[in-house]
Amino acid sequence: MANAAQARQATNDEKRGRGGAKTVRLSKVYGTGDMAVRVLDEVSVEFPDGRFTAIMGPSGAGKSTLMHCVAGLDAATSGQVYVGDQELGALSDRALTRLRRERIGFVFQAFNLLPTLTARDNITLPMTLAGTSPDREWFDTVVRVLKLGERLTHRPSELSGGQQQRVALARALVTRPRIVFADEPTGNLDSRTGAEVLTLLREAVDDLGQTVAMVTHDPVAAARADAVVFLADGRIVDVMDAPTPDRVLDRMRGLGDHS
Ligand SMILES: Nc1ncnc2c1ncn2[C@@H]1O[C@H](COP(=O)(O)OP(=O)(O)OP(=O)(O)O)[C@@H](O)[C@H]1O
Repeated sequence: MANAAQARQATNDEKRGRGGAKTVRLSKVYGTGDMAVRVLDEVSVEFPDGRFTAIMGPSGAGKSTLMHCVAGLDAATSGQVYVGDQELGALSDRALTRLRRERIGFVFQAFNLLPTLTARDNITLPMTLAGTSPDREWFDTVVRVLKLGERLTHRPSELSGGQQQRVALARALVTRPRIVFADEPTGNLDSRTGAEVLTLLREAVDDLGQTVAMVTHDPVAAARADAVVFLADGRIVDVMDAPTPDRVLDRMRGLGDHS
């Protein structure tokens, strides 16, 4: 068993290169002078390779800001962000754009699919934009795992919400990113479809070796992750391994969140 797991990990490492992401004393300040707001305060956190990490915390804690900084969508005020072994602050704008396109996958609450494109063309869009084409075998694997084989010629309007979300996830996975960021991916979905999306993220980690970081308000969703990072007032206040919905809920209540 150990050997099979090691072999799978080795194959995944080879496919992706060692991945994951981390921050070192990352701070983010919006505004200047009297108007300055320190939204992230020396946050050091790791999103380990091949693991599923949830980010939780009260509204305004800085979850989205953290995710945007780690994904290279927003610049740090101080401190470092690493995706794999690449420090984002050391990159030119052009190199950062390339890293985002090739090394990072995004799943947003709104699926952000292009209505005029088929599912297949939506999935391969990041590669079309980069002027590359998907690895055929990997594309087929992602489509099989996400059960999209029958839907590839459909346009988004011809797909259910859950199917659209699966296309968005396939698009995030097809470039074999170092890390996939999901910002409340179940927020707009009914509970059955939401559960399906969480299962897909879990399978992406377990079966494809993907690294995933997900912001959520839902303790049940967070409990599907390997670990939960709790953020409050711009600081990491706890990291919980092997979370359960009850433990996550208790911890959130301890942070003054009664939602
Ligand atoms: N561009 C900005 N300019 C100024 N303040 C900002 C900006 N973006 C976010 N903030 C502030 O930073 C704080 C953290 O916001 P952020 O969206 O990261 O929190 P969050 O934990 O994701 O919250 P929620 O759970 O409500 O989505 C908030 O007080 C917000 O008002």
